Amino acid sequence: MSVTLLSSPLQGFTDFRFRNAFHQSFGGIDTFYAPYIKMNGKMVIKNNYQRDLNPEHNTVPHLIPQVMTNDPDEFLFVIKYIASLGYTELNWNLGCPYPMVTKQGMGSGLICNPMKIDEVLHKAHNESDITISMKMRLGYDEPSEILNVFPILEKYPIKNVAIHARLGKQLYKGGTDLDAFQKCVDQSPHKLYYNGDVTSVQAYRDLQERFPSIDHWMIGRGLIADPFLPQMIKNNTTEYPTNRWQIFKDFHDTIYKQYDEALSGPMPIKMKMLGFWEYFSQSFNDPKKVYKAIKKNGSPRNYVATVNEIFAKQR
Ligand SMILES: Cc1cc2nc3c(=O)[nH]c(=O)nc-3n(C[C@H](O)[C@H](O)[C@H](O)COP(=O)(O)O)c2cc1C
Repeated sequence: MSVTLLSSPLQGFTDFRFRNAFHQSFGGIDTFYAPYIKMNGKMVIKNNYQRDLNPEHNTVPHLIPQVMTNDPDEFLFVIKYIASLGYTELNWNLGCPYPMVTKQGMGSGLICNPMKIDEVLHKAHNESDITISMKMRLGYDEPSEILNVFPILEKYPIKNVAIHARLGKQLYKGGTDLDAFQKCVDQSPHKLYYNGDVTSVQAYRDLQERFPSIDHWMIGRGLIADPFLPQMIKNNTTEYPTNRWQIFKDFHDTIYKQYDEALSGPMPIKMKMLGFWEYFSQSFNDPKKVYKAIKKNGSPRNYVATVNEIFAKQR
């Protein structure tokens, strides 16, 4: 079976600079999702979202924008905006677990409200011809929540439903609920994509064996922690390329240079790269030691020297 791999969006990580460099250095991803657009009550698309979605900034073969809202007018506003840029699909985020989002009835806090979901989808389908796809958790409190949404989704030509097999209340803690995902497979007539903890080739193989009908897999954190993962899944191998560390370092240097140019002052670039190293460090022999070495760096010059040393030790 041919498999399609999708880069699951991570706000603060998988922007256009990351996506372009990732595609260039590692490949293996068929479709990238941009992190969500959130409007905060104003009909304005903020500059950083505009920059991220600008087709001139994006060199990946397939990019899908995402929105997080529970407001039919905002949803339509974003549809018109992304359509004006030439995009034909909008992904709807019903997965975000953070209380400041869910308490407003957005992200995974919207899954328990099928009527609101219906309202948004009704307006979007009535007033535009954009393709809509969903990204959901199983629910906020209970895995049965998503099952109550399926009959609503059936009313619309939803392209697919990507499911992160956790509850909103779990945040990112605890395991995925594969039995609940199986219930979704059994009960949804929609095309389902699997998402959650695909962190190794073996994890992927186990999931593929358990869910043989799934042929679209979304990878989020695993792809930052081990950027070779998608191409290794595609090539059905657990072998890394012989020049693994050179490729990884070139990728690191590419994004570091771009973020360093884009962010002003030493603190923002330090925090940006530290965020990446929380994941990157997992590819190295002693992740804690690697992360600590990066964290204790004061100046950009020290940072570069430490990174060079970390990679040199791997060769
Ligand atoms: C820091 C961070 C930011 C995220 N941002 C988004 C986002 O913008 N849109 C979205 O749909 N999911 C977002 N997610 C969720 C991931 O896309 C993904 O669904 C989740 O991490 C589970 O998949 P994984 O185990 O492969 O990482 C984010 C997750 C993290 C940890």
